[in-house]
Amino acid sequence: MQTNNLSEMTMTPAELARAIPKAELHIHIEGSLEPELIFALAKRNGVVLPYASVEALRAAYAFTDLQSFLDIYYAGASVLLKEADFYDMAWAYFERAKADNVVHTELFFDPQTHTTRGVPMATVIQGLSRACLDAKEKLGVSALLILCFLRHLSEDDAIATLEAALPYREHFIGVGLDSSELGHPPEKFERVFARCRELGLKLVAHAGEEGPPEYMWQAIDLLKVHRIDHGVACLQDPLLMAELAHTRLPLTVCPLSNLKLCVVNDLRDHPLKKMLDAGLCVTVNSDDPAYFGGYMNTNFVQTTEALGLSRDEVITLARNSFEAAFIDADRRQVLMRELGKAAAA
Ligand code: HPA
Ligand SMILES: [Zn+2]
Repeated sequence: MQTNNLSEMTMTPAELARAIPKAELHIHIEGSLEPELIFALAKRNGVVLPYASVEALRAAYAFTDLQSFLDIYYAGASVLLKEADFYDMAWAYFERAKADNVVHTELFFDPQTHTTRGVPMATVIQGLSRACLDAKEKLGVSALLILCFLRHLSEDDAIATLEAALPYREHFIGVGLDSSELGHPPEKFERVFARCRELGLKLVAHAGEEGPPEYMWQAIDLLKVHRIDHGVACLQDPLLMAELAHTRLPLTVCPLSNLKLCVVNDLRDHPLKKMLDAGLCVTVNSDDPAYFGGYMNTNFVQTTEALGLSRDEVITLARNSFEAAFIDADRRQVLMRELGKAAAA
């Protein structure tokens, strides 16, 4: 018993980061498609890929910015045709989440990426939803879905997508905004977000990843979001920092994504610690783990080591993830208590 306590007392911040329960709130499920699964699904569905092998595909993962990634990400998603494909993709992610002590997760999905290829909305949502139910039942991981609108498409397209998804309203908790940020500010989607708010949906939007702080203000003031995805541009705007510290509007930060898409040049320069120091409700997430070099624990461990985060800071990140999650008070209390126990060990 004593030996156990002693060994746990010496756990480094990075080891603690691996061990504690946490929530993942920024994961594009299409970005969890590993090259091996892309090739397996291509074979199953008779889809011809523009890459000769898993290795050739992986070798193409050298991104210079968000758009260079998105082009490959949308090509990878072209193998998803049947309900079982969406189920298998999500299930593979849930198994990895479980291994990283992720106890709750909120998955983004991009219906327009699939419906424009002729895949019915029902196929997408039912496949993902079934995997979410199994994640809870078989792995004990609670999972919610967030439907994202592609911001490079029109607002009318987003409205049509929302209408097509409404028969499956009980399967998703909220809506988000993703894809190419620059040139597609949040204000472009004010009407569709107002409609979603009336419907009682939770609202999130990518802002301040490559775009300016002004896009974050628009997400807050015009879209009235409950969380901002990325948001690292807030460092450029002291007023925005003060607002975020005051309201504790959560930011779902993705350190390895920022590194791979050249938002930061070195993980040691990542603003996450400055955001924590300023009292913001920041969380750590993987974004597109199959493309950016790691799932939750890889993000936690590499960031903890690069920024020299303390045990307390690591615990704060996990606590923030439960504070920011779209879960009811009872579930939040259970998860906070589990975290407290793991942190005290
Ligand atoms: O990091 C991202 N940013 C914007 N859109 C996305 N779609 C998948 N990943 C991303
Ligand atoms: Zn994202």
